[in-house]
Amino acid sequence: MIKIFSTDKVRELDKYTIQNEPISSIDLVERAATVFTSEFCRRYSKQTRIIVFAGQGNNGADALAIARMLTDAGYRVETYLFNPTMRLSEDCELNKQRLLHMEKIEFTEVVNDFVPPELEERDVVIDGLFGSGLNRPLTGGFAAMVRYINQSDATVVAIDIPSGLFGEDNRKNDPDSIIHADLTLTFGFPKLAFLLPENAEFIGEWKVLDILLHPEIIASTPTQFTLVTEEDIAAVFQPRNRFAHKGTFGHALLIAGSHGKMGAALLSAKACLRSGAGLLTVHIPGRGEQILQTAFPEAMVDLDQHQDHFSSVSGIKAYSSIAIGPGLGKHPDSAKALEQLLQVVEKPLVIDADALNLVAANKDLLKRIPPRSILTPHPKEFDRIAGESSNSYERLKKAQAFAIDHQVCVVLKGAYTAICTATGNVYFNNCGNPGMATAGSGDVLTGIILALLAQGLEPETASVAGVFLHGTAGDLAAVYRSEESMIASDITDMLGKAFKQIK
Ligand SMILES: NC(=O)C1=CN([C@@H]2O[C@H](COP(=O)(O)OP(=O)(O)OC[C@H]3O[C@@H](n4cnc5c(N)ncnc54)[C@H](O)[C@@H]3O)[C@@H](O)[C@H]2O)[C@@H](O)CC1
Ligand SMILES: [K+]
Repeated sequence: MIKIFSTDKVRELDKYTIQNEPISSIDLVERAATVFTSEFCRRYSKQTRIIVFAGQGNNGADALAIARMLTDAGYRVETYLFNPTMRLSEDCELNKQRLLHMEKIEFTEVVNDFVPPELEERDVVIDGLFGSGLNRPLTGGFAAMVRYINQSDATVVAIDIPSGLFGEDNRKNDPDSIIHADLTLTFGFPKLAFLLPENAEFIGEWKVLDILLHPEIIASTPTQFTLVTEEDIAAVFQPRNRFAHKGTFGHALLIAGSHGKMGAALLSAKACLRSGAGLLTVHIPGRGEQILQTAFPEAMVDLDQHQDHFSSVSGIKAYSSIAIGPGLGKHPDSAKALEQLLQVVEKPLVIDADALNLVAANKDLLKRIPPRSILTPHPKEFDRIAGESSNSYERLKKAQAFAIDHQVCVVLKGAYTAICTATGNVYFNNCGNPGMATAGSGDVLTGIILALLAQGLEPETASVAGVFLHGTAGDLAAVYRSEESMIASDITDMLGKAFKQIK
């Protein structure tokens, strides 16, 4: 797991490292600038004209140190230090002196009026105006400078975080006063803001650079937010016992499909068996029998009394895990049948798609959802259940609170799907691609999670691992098919390779 700390926490980690490594603050800045410079040199040639904009704090200190190191490395660098209040942080002042001691530098300290340099498409701007010390949206001259940079065609590389962006909550921020970076090279840990879709235009590509903060304090400092890695998931999948039989891997029940939406049931069912469930029964409306039996002989079928939609289900105690929702439709009979199911079911359920919409239409059902059930909404479905949000930060906070209040697991789907658990933890998934934003992709995910639950994984683990498998298979499908051309069943087709890659 990669921990995601708030900017306040990172400041404490910096401080602890300075005191206990020990290392002086100026040397920590030097370390940060060194890793930034080496990453920068790998990406941009020495022919590039570089314009560094530094602010008055330690983000500016980094920028001045980077300007010095790039000059040393043979780059042509023009540096502008903005110092309107004539007050620099200690490290910034020291780095200014170090830079001034160099030969052949182009350095301008801006106190009052300022004629900005012409910026061209082939230039690279290094943004070191503000970092994690930002405490209010940018205004005045700084905002004007940000707009000037944004209007140019130059490539922008941000130090630590694009200037003007807060690490977490940007609800009250002014989007016009935030740097639009092409690349953000951040120190130590990803920031929560990087994972939220509304910030993508500011952050561009991002990469974490290790500045060797103290390992003990990193390990002992708690955080609710983490980024899942392949190693975490590899540890989840144990080798199968040689004497295993199909009963060992559970019997899953999928309640899905309605007239015109049988495909969803098929997609989900196939993903479930491809993810290792021992047995799968699909409960579908009568009319779907032939379609399912023909297309997918490995699954067993339990027919609903109704020809076209879900109206009742019985015998649920026999199953190790149950999912409901893909292609279910919203017929009033189905709403009643869902209510009845919730009255009798004791195990955690996977609730997806139309089943979520039925819950949204009758919020009393929320109280009946068994503890540790898994809800897999996309943002719109979540809004229907929990109310509108002004941006995805607000939605994430709501999902986190919702998971705690209702003691469920919310899998909030998106580019970085967030798995919010009943204990308040949020696990972000970092794989997958935009090609997966295609019809039926969610049905596949539901099938995967259902299978992992059937095999005995805890709901939280099944959710985290299921989302990772889905993303990994999606990435493999995109390599084979392209993001444009891939369809949901391609994701299922790649599940085998995804398992192999992870294990
Ligand atoms: N030793 C350390 O603490 C390290 C810090 N590092 C760098 O230092 C940065 C944080 O430095 P600082 O805490 O000095 O903060 P910044 O450099 O982000 O900001 C400087 C100061 O600007 C002022 N300010 C905030 N918002 C403003 C606004 N809207 N308009 C005008 N002024 C405003 C504040 O007084 C703030 O302290 C990180 O982002 C990172 O780049 C890295 O070098 C790693 C080590
Ligand atoms: K910055």
